[in-house]
Amino acid sequence: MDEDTQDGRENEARDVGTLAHALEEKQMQLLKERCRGKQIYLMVDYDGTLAPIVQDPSAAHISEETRDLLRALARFFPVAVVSGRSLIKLYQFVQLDSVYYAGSHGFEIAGPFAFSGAQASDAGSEQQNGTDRTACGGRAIDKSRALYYCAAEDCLPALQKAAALLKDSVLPGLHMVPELLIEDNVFSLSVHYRQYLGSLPANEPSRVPELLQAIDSLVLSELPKLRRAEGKMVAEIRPRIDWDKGYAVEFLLNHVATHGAQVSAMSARDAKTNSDPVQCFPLYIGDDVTDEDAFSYIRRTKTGLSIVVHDPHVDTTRISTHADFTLHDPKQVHAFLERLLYDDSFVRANAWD
Ligand SMILES: O=P(O)(O)OC[C@H]1O[C@H](O[C@H]2O[C@H](CO)[C@@H](O)[C@H](O)[C@H]2O)[C@H](O)[C@@H](O)[C@@H]1O
Repeated sequence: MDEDTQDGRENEARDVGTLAHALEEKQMQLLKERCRGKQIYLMVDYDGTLAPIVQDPSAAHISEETRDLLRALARFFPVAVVSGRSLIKLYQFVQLDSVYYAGSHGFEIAGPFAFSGAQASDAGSEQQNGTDRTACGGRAIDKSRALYYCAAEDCLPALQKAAALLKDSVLPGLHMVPELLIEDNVFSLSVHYRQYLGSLPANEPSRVPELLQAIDSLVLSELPKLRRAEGKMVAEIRPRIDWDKGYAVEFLLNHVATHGAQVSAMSARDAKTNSDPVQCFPLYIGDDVTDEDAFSYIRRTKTGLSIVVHDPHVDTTRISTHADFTLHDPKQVHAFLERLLYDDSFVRANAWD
């Protein structure tokens, strides 16, 4: 929280050794005061925030209860899921039509009901390696009806080349192929080393620095349009452009401010768009380094509040954050979302109708 606001005292009182205040009762009251009279725009990261961190990235599911909560919240507030996962994968994990999605760290954004309209064949499909990257389960994003934005379209060929180089040059050169995992997130590539580190004998030095070096020299040196970033036991290759989760948050807020937000009852047919100009209060929750861009945007613009999901007893590497408050794990996030839904003062103060 900014020091020059009336709530600046909160910042000064941060405990030594913690990054931001735990979100307890006092902070909940502060949140209520800050968002009163504004429209909450709930924005949540996926891995490590909604879904617990697991060894196998394809097994990071959310519970039915969390899905129900998001669905219910999306009837009152605009809700966005902002993730490093590709747009399609994110939709497949979350399985909700009524929320906004920002995939590949915000490089590809889709509005509510983006996937629920046209069939893949009607929608002018975009082929990537023989599959349509904007289609899911036979349905494609209908860009004429739903919000769709891509910030890095022209980087796609470079990303595809990077995927091939990783597979054909980097991994074979390192002789640890079985433990390393490449995840294609369309507008970013994730090279996971969690399983490799997990199976590394205690007395053996890590070869991760070698992996990073190989990515730089064998992939990125060939492809100036791309750069490398770090995540949780993952190296991420992504477009070298000024765009990140912070820009995605700004984009989503601007969209709602100018077009109104689509908030749904149950289906696209029943969804209503509030087209009145809206002053949104972004409430962003995330756990990863990439979420810091979103925290930082919110802090800089003084538009809302942000929450970092972090347990200082479990992760001692994070030493600072731009977030205002802390929750320790996805279970606490779930409890916080329940509170948002069931505490009348949030819902009544913020509901569209
Ligand atoms: O922005 P996010 O939704 O947090 O996505 C960031 C990356 O999350 C995933 O990787 C992380 O979670 C995995 C599953 O728990 C874990 O195995 C991995 O070690 C973590 O880094 C995802 O697989 C990546 O593609 C995302 O970029």
